[in-house]
Amino acid sequence: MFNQDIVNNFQNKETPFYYYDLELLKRTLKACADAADKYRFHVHFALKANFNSRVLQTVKDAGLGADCVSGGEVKKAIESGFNAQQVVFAGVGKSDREINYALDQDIFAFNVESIQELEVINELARAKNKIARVAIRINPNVDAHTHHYITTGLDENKFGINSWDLQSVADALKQSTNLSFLGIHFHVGSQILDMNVFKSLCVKVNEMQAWFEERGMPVKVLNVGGGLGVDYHQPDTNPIADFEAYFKIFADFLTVKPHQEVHFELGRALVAQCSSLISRVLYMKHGIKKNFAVLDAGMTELMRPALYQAYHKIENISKLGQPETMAYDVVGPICESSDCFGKDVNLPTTQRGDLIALRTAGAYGEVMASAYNLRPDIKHVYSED
Ligand SMILES: Cc1ncc(COP(=O)(O)O)c(C=O)c1O
Ligand SMILES: N[C@@H](CCCC[NH3+])C(=O)O
Repeated sequence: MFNQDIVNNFQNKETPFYYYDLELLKRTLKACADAADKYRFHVHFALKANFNSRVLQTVKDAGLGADCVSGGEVKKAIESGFNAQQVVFAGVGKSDREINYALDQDIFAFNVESIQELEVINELARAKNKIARVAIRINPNVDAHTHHYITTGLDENKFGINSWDLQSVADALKQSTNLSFLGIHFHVGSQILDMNVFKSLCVKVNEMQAWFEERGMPVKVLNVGGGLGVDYHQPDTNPIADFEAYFKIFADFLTVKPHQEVHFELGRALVAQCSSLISRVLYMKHGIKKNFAVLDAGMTELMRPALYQAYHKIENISKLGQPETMAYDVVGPICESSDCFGKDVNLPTTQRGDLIALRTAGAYGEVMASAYNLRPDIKHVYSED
């Protein structure tokens, strides 16, 4: 929520930059921890959503683990002070170098996505005379009812091992001298707001854990992934996701035995609302059909609208409290027509030099930035500074 003091503080800053409200981040982390602790659930933060150093520091200080999807993320997590015993590593294409690095760090678990990968981890662990802990990522064929680009748990998706291959996986695990089977891992997609999706996931997890246990393979960890969505339309009314309702679904529908731990990998729900991309209006272009507000930020700083037609609330924070008078297409400076943050966005009368906030940009914002058009590095402003 922007007020005049915050905006005044932005006046002499070079734009564009990501503004981080670290106080909101802390409140969000606390809300998540309070809700998860009730059921003794363990939450890992999905670094892919945001690996800004100050954000990671805050997340680490709140006691969360780290969910990584590359060797680079594993390294960043370890260097940021996350305990290796709380680091998990997923991804369909882990390279030998990445696996070796994670083995050297003695991370908690590899979330394995194919039989081929299982064999490679076993070999590399044997060469180091180590035992790698593995969880099997299963493709549960549960529809997340979200954008098809961020749906991950359907038979046609590349992620995880399909149920018909599980017998081969169980056989391979039994024959692998340097692997220790820890449990099962799932992740069905992102920006999920329909809690029934998680209910369907619980049913699958219960089926799958029974399958392994019937074959004499105890499942110690049930990792149900992440995916909880946030309110992109009303960031001020709903700044914190409904963690209570989310964890309650798993508490109600997941069968958890005394020897088991339940792990989560939340990204978006923890960090999306704590950041906005702040940019300045460079030019106002008035056409016959359209009025354009051309910003100094573009798809290179926030790619989600161009890539997924994602909605981010757009506010003219130089005109706080003023009535909306006109519809503008809010666009960036990049040489692509998809470099558009919103069409026909109602705003107060907007001028060159006005500050524009693109809200709910803390997840998959800064991390997906690119240098296309030789854009400068992303800058930051933190609420605590
Ligand atoms: C395996 C895995 N875990 C966790 C996440 C984090 O998802 P989200 O940011 O939706 O919570 C993702 C991304 O979708 C993922 O692919
Ligand atoms: N990058 C996506 C989410 C992908 C999640 C990663 N599996 C987004 O901006 O919504």
